[in-house]
Amino acid sequence: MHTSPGANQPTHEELQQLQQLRLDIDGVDDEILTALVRRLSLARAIGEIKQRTGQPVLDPAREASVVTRAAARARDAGLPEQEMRALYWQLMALARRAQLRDVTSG
Ligand SMILES: O=C(O)C(=O)C[C@]1(C(=O)O)C=C[C@@H](O)C=C1
Repeated sequence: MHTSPGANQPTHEELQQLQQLRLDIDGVDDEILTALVRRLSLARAIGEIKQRTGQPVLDPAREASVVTRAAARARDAGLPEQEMRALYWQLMALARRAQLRDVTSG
């Protein structure tokens, strides 16, 4: 960690607080992971229907709508819109790769 000159050493209470906050972050990260697993599982179910019905994995209109919705909700929650857009493009790229893996593996 970076200590700036003149910064006070953390007190015992502050160190304990820091430790608790990090445990809380671990808990949130677990929730995010669970949600990601669920999102991927839903995307793979969509992928199966697409494969059966001969539709392409990539649906640019749907992706634009997912990103627009996420960005609006992020803005309402006071989160940085651009970063949230980038995050959602990544999430959908992940979903597409999972769908493609399913297609190519049988
Ligand atoms: O909604 C779909 O058609 C999906 O396949 C899911 C999803 C997504 O991850 O949200 C993934 C790929 C598509 O390009 C669009 C959206």
